[in-house]
Amino acid sequence: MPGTRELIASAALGVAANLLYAFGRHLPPLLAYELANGVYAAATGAAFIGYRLLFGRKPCASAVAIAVAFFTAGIAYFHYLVDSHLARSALVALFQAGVCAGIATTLLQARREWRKPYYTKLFVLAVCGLIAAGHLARVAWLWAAPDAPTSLLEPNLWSVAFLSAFCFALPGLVFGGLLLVHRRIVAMAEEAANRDFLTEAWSRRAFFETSRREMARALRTGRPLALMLIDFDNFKPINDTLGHDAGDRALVAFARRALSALRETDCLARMGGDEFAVLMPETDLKRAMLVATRLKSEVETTTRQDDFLRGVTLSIGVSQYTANDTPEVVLKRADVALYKAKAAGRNRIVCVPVEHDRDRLRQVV
Ligand SMILES: Nc1nc2c(ncn2[C@@H]2O[C@H](COP(=O)(O)OP(=O)(O)OP(=O)(O)O)[C@@H](O)[C@H]2O)c(=O)[nH]1
Repeated sequence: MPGTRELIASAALGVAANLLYAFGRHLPPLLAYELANGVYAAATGAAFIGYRLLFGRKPCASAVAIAVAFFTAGIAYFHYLVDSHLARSALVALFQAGVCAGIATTLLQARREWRKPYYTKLFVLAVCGLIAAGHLARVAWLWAAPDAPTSLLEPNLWSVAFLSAFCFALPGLVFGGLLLVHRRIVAMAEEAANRDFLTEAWSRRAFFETSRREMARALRTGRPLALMLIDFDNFKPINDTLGHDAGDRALVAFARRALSALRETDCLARMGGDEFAVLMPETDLKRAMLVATRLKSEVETTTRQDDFLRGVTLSIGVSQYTANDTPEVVLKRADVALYKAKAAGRNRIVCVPVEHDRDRLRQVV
């Protein structure tokens, strides 16, 4: 997953910087100040790059490297040339607030890509806000109390509060990023389980899930819901004469054409082999027959692009949901219609009227 490496690098750099801070009193000032601050700045910079990559944005790695170099040089300047603890703290605050603003902007720009639940993104935005506010508050405190202790390791309430907050800052950013990575991986796994890998139509599993949802909606709203079951005629000879690969391409071409011919709310699923189902919300039987006729003629009209569909004909069974049907019953009804289409010589559309042998079908499935 893009960005994961950078987020882990950010955590590792954060640990290194904290070790330098912790042992600062026993280290030469160059390591305790410049290196420690530079490494910590690189850590938050890496987190920023991680977030950019995670949301498919340009990583801006050179800009981050230049900013870290300038920041470290600034720390050295306010250490060796003009010794000002307040200026160093202000520089740290500006850098950290800038990085947090960058991460927050990246997240907000990618708002359209947000998937529910939103709590991970809100958590990251909150962490960014707290880090920026914490650093700026510390500068304000140093400004207001010039004789305040310069080291956060001094035992007083403010130092403990700031130190604790800063200790959670970077882990918070990295944790938020890894939560986002985790959600992406779960979403990808869901997508893989719900999509047919060859045609990218929905899978059989997703079809039943969608059917249950749509049937509950149809029952609640009283709106019609139709289903068609589509099967290629004599698909086996395509495989046998042109090869399995040509068969695969015909299936892919069919799914592409069907998806462009159907409404966005229709659910095209591959039920197995050369059989597809289309669930059509807010569609009655009459309208479903029209859709089936249009889809059939569009698929069977050869274009150069979809040469693999040359000579293909389809048999289609159409059925409709009636109150309290299960997906299995509606599917079985469409299957009966499809069987009739095949038995009548293929290359045709057959519908089974509503209320047709529902009780018998219930016993079958
Ligand atoms: N290329 C390819 N072929 C597949 C795939 N899945 C199933 N098939 C083949 O699809 C064919 C399905 O044949 P059937 O539906 O039983 O019969 P048919 O030849 O289409 O004849 P009718 O349906 O009776 O018109 C079989 O030969 C399967 O091997 C696939 O993913 N790719």
